Amino acid sequence: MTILDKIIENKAREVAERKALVSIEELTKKGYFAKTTNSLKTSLLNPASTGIIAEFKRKSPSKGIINADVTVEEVTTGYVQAGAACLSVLTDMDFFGGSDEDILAARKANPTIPILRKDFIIDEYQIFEAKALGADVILLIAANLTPTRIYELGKVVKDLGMETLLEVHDQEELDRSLCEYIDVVGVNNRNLKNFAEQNVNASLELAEKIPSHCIKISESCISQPETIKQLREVGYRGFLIGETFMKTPAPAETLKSLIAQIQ
Ligand SMILES: O=C(O)c1ccccc1NCC(=O)[C@H](O)[C@H](O)COP(=O)(O)O
Repeated sequence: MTILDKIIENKAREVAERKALVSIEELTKKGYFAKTTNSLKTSLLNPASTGIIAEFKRKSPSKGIINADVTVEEVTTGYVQAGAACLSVLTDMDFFGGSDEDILAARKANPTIPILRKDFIIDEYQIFEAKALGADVILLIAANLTPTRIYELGKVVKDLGMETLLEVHDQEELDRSLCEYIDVVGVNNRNLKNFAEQNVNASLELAEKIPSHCIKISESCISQPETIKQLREVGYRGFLIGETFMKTPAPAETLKSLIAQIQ
């Protein structure tokens, strides 16, 4: 069983428990459900955008504890001031130490920036939850979803006025998963089966294979300004980065310094 299989098995249990507590009908009346979407696409298409999707991540299966000493408010407001194009907030508790409260706090502190709910989406219910929590963008991971599920979940995202980031690792996942409901395509450089990769070869290899009308982002294992420049040259407009920032005592300062080196 891979770590992704374990996360998904756990997630199915978690979602069933959540559904039993709060109905979809109730979710539609909660929190930020009526908020209009802050578009990731618009943010990334702005020629002045840094393209950095800055992630708040306390721990991960590949690295264990990354940072337990910072608050979501201080980090995310710092990311926005430094020039992030979007925030990514982990809401998975068991494997990443995140929570619903994290995304609510990030939204309250940063009303206008797009926010990605970073979680393992397997059920429509989680998309309604994400909307109520103030998220704008939903991640759909091709490695654990069939093409039919990506289509169905993508339609719910669109119907709720949000945007879908499709995550792929290789051409096979890309070819079987693209559909009309995908707004942004992300190539994850991290091999979720063995965590072996610490480079962006997957993004470089797939760059030409992603249809030119799709906005492309590169995810994970990015730390150097030269890497971002290289990815930009092959057409990537967005760069999802967590650990590089979060492993430092002042994540927003680390983002600020990176941005200064890519402009
Ligand atoms: O980060 C992990 O260890 C991980 C393990 C299993 C599934 C997903 C995982 N990460 C989720 C992510 O997509 C990353 O947090 C994100 O792309 C940022 O990556 P990084 O900059 O390398 O922290």
